[in-house]
Amino acid sequence: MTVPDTPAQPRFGADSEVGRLRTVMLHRPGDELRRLTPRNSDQLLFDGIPWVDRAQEEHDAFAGLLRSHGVEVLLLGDLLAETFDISGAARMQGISAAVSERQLGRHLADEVAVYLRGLPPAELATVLTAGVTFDELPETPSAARASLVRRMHNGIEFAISPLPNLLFTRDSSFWIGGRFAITSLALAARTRETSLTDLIYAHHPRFRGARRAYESRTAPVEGGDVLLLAPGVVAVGVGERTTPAGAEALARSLFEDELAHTVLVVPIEQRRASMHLDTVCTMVDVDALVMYPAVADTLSAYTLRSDGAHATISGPTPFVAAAAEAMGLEKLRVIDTGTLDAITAEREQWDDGNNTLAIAPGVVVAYDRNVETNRRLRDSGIEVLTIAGSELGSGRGGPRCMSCPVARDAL
Ligand SMILES: NC(=O)NCCC[C@H](N)C(=O)O
Repeated sequence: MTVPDTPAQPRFGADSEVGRLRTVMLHRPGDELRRLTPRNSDQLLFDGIPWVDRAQEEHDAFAGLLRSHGVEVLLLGDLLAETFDISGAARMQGISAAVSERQLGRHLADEVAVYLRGLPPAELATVLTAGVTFDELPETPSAARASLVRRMHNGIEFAISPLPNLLFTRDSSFWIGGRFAITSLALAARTRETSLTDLIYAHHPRFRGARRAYESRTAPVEGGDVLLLAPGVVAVGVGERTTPAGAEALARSLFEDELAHTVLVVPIEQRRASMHLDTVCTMVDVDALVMYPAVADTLSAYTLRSDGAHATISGPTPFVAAAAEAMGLEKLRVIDTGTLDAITAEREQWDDGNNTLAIAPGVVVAYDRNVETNRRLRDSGIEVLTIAGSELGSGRGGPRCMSCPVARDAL
């Protein structure tokens, strides 16, 4: 085992993608995945219907691997139930974010809120993640309280939508310096996720004293687009999810809080296969990244630098060179996956071959199915710890997407 098994330090924050991982937040997939059907999976951003028991086994193995390497694993579902247990304000916050008057109308919305307020904390956590169908709502006590909305909806439609993408804890929050940032998710299927991460950070005792960094309720920024290249240097992908306005707002906020001095804004193709920057590129060592070869020569970046009260903007220039310069490196190594044939490279990129989670410099977790990418990583001296992802991968996310590092050692 490369990473010594020493106890986690009780602290927060991260200044890189590769500093030794001490604490991570994962979400063990649950009943929300059982809501996926061929009718709704596109809208809920899954590319298939996962076998849920197997997905849970795969996730347990992922969490177990991290624990066996000395990483403290916090599970979002547990944190949520514990938060509801101790905080009435958190319960109200979670309920009001889930109950949509626009969808249910005032009459039924009030009724659903009353029902949710009566649930025990763990059950409330389950309902707010797995959603609830009209059929599952309790019977209304009298004809006088009957709801037209309820009658006119098909019983298997959702009165509260499920959140199957909670699995990808990377996207709804991230830590930078000693602070956490709540993101603003771009697509309707995911926007409510941040209401849950937000209330956990605000009310769970584990995060007492933790300070908030960037916060946006408007311009989209997703955590999968945010890469902490080195202390003070952040890359932000702009494409299907994070917008130019989101990237600029994040950069200016990080400058103001002195959490970064340089932000590289990286345009990525607006398509599902490259929905976030971390689908095409992740750090695997202090001076190395793995990148989808098809974009390696074309990825560029606008460089934003903090300049006192202002920011200077230059570029675009080639991303790897701009990143190396900002990181103060003579050379930023790109793992040589250029020797993969184009079809294998495309298949392995789709299956998150470039979406690795570093648990220490030069030690990464990757899906086992991406045999050729993993071989190139090993040939370059990177230790690759593999996990199965046949079911987890149907949501189109790999080990980095499925993890929110809460504490890493400083580089
Ligand atoms: N950082 C990531 O790339 N996260 C993967 C998110 C997958 C999810 N099904 C989505 O489409 O948003």
